[in-house]
Amino acid sequence: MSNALPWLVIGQGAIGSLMAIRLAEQGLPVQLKLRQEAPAKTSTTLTCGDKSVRLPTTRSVTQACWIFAAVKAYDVAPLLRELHQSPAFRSSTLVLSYNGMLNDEATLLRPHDLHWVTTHGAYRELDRVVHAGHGQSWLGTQQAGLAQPQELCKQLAQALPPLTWDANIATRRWHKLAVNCLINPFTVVHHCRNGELLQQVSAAQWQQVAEEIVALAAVRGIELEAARLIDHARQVASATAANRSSMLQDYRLGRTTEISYLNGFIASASAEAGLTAPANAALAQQVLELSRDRDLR
Ligand SMILES: NC(=O)C1=CN([C@@H]2O[C@H](COP(=O)(O)OP(=O)(O)OC[C@H]3O[C@@H](n4cnc5c(N)ncnc54)[C@H](OP(=O)(O)O)[C@@H]3O)[C@@H](O)[C@H]2O)C=CC1
Ligand SMILES: CC(C)(CO)C(=O)C(=O)O
Repeated sequence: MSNALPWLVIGQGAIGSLMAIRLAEQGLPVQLKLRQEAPAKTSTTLTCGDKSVRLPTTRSVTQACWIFAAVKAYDVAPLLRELHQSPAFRSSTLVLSYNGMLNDEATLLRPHDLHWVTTHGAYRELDRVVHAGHGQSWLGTQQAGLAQPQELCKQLAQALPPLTWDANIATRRWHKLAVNCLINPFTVVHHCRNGELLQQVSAAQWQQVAEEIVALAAVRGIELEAARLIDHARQVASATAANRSSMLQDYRLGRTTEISYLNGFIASASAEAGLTAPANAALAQQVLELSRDRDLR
C-alpha cells in the first residue's frame, strides 16, 4: 500500500455512499466531502443493508487524496471548478462517474483523471442506501494510453467488484451514453418502465437516434455501430424491464433530469460539428417541455 492515498468521497448520493461504505469496510481511510454550503458537522453515518459506518466529513479538499465522485452530470462542472480551487487537488487523483457527456470535458478534466463506468444500481431511501442491482464497472483514464494506477484500481476492485481496467474507456462511455439516450428519454415520453419500451418505441425511431449518435462519435474518432447500440439497448431494456429509468425517477420526483447531457448533448455537439441530430434534439426538447409542465403544476 506504499503509494496509497486516503479516499475522499464526494457527496452522500446513492453511488457515492455505496462506494464510501464499501471502501471503509476494507479498513481504508475514507472522508466524505459535503457541499460547501452544508451545515458544519464533523462526521456522518451511512447505512447500507445491515452495515453502518460513521465517516469524518469535510467541505473541501485539504490534503492529497484519491477522490471518488459520482455526481449528476449537471453537477460535474461546478464540482470541478470547486476542486480546482484547492491547492491539494493538484496532487490528488480524481475518479469521476456520471451519465452523459459535457461539451467542455477536455478543458474541465486533467489527462490523468479517471472515468468509472458502472452497471451497478443504487438508490437512497431516507438515510439509507440500497444496492439495488449488482453489476460491474470499468475504469480508465481520460487520456488513453496512460499507465494503470495499480493500487487505486486494486482498492476500488476490492471495495465494489468486479472492476476491469479499460484502456479505451472513451468507447465504453459512448456505448453507455447511447444506451441511456435510447432508453431514458423514451421512458419519460411514454411514462413507462424500461421493458415497455420494447413495444412503445418503433424500430425506425431507435434507428434514427442511434445513427445520429454513431455519426457524432465518428467525428470524435469513436467507431460505433447503430445495430449494436440498438441490440444493447434492447438487452438492457429487457434485463431491467421492471425498473424505472433514472430519468423517469428524476422526472417523477420533480428533480432536474440529465437530458441536456444525453440526447441534448448529442444535439448540441452535432450542431457544433456541422451535423444535424433532429431525433435527439426532438427528444431533448420533449423531456425539457414535460419537465417544465410538471414544474408548473
Ligand atoms: N444511482 C445509480 O444506480 C446509477 C447512477 N449513475 C449515474 O451516476 C451519477 C450519480 O448518480 P447518483 O449517485 O444516483 O446521484 P445522487 O444525486 O444520488 O448523488 C450525487 C450526490 O453528489 C452530491 N454532490 C454534487 N456536487 C457536490 C459537491 N460539489 N460537493 C459535495 N457533494 C456534491 C449531491 O448532493 P445534493 O444531494 O446536495 O445534490 C448528491 O448527494 C449520475 O450521473 C447517475 O446518472 C450511473 C449508474 C447507476
Ligand atoms: C441502463 C439504465 C437505462 C437502466 O435503467 C440506466 O442507466 C438509467 O436508468 O439511467
